[in-house]
Amino acid sequence: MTIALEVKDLKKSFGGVAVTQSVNLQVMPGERRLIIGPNGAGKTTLFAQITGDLLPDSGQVFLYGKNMIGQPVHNRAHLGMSRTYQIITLFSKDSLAHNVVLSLLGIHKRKNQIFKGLPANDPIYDEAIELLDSVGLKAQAHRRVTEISYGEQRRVEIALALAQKPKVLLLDEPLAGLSRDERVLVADLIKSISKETAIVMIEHDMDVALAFAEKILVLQYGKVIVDGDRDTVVNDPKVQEVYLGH
Ligand SMILES: Nc1ncnc2c1ncn2[C@@H]1O[C@H](COP(=O)(O)OP(=O)(O)OP(=O)(O)O)[C@@H](O)[C@H]1O
Repeated sequence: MTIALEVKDLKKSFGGVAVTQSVNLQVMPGERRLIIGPNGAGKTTLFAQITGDLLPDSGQVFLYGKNMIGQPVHNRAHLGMSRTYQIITLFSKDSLAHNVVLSLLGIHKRKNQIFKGLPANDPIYDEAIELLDSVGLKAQAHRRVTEISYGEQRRVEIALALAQKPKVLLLDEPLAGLSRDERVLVADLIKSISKETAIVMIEHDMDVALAFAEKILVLQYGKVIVDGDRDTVVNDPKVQEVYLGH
């Protein structure tokens, strides 16, 4: 089977400090993969190199066998790689529907229309409303981002990522800053995403994260210290020592 996402020997340093040290990762189609590690372990930096937000010093990233190095972020999105950010990145003064439309247009043949304006009855709005419905926000579609809760904003972000029909979706701490109730809603939403999409998630909420993941990669100081199934990782003495504090 073709590997959905493959990272080979990825390396990155900032000012002489190695924050990604020969990282290898293989994610199969439809897989649910978790990345954990203490603060500063290099999780977000790894994501940024996978999506093209940051150039690695060396190493390779493949999406369904196609080399991504040298491909800008928007090309990677076109080829099927979407991400959400640790800090929410929505157009806050726009409506939810408009945010989703922009994301849809980003992968659309008509993407130049972002600059030309769209008629209010354009069918792309129906598509946006459908996507908002899939994250439970249809009723809020015409409200501004600033008028909805933080948890709802997280759900809009997931709708934006899904608008790109990704083969691989990278979620950077999707539950961070959410209340207990919101966490349940967003975790359920993530669980409901179709298996046509492989998901790689960075998450600190261990209860949710362990329930979600089939395989877990543990990073420390930019190095992979364990990569395996839930039991292997939870029972690994290195993980217990450095991450779980046992
Ligand atoms: N642009 C940058 N310039 C210099 N150092 C950076 C830069 N980005 C990240 N770092 C450093 O790289 C290391 C890894 O950071 P990163 O944000 O990837 O860790 P993380 O595992 O995602 O942490 P957290 O769980 O706190 O989000 C940290 O020491 C951070 O200070």
